Amino acid sequence: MEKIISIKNLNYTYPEAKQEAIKNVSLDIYKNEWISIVGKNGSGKSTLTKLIDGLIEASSGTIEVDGQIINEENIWEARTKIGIIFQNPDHQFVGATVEDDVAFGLENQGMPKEQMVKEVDRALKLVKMSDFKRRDPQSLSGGQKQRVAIAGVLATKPQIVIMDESTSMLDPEGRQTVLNLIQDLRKKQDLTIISITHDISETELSQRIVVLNDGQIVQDDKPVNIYNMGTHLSKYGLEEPFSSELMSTLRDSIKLPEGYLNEEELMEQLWKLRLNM
Ligand SMILES: Nc1ncnc2c1ncn2[C@@H]1O[C@H](COP(=O)(O)OP(=O)(O)OP(=O)(O)O)[C@@H](O)[C@H]1O
Repeated sequence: MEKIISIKNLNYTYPEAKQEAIKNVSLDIYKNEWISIVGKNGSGKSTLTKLIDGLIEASSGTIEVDGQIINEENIWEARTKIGIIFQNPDHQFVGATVEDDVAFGLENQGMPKEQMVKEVDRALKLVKMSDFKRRDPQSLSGGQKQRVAIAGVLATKPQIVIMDESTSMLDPEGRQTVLNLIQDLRKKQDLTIISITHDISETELSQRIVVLNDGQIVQDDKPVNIYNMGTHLSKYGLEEPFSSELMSTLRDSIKLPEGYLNEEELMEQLWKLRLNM
């Protein structure tokens, strides 16, 4: 597996703060991987994201993005490889129409108009929002707004997409649509996804979960192994997903497949068992 981000012995202390917000963090992230970074409030998730995106500079340690250690000279180039989708879709809109909005990042790059129109159409198609291109972004649902925000990010062709609590303000349906879309894009567009969340249920589609606590990495494992920590997750301010909890209870009396099933998959499995009874 090829590394896209390699973090070594990273430390960060905010000016005038007494404690380090990030303490000796080392982490490799691989191309085309979906990694979730979880932890309670204040555990250091946002600080780590800002360090990766070069918005703040590490006190010590290094961050390599796509083979280059980030420094003052190459930070802008590194940043073109990273797109961020934030929590509140309303704070991300700048255009009067959906297409203007998606074009914003490209305008900043000084892309010629003709090419820009093509790229905007391509990005809107990827998030299945082409029919909405002339609409006012404010008239859309939360999930649709996030899909437009994702299109804005995809238009600039990043290799890495950071989702910073990007689905926490969405209703369950909007959230699921956005997460499934991200999974689909990861596979088809060869993206690396880093999702930052304090909600463990948002991590189901990821391949690896890193738990941050007090600025340090305390766990780094496959979701099923993290979920199996059960009540021990509470010391990191996290809860086991409902279906994982239900599966451990059900395993005492019925045979379930190995690994983790989300609520929908578990329900399907239970129906199958019932039909075969
Ligand atoms: N601008 C700042 N100045 C000083 N200390 C800060 C600043 N921003 C964050 N911190 C501190 O750094 C630590 C890590 O905070 P950070 O915001 O990275 O955590 P988080 O996991 O993203 O939390 P949340 O889920 O609340 O966003 C906390 O102790 C926090 O109080």
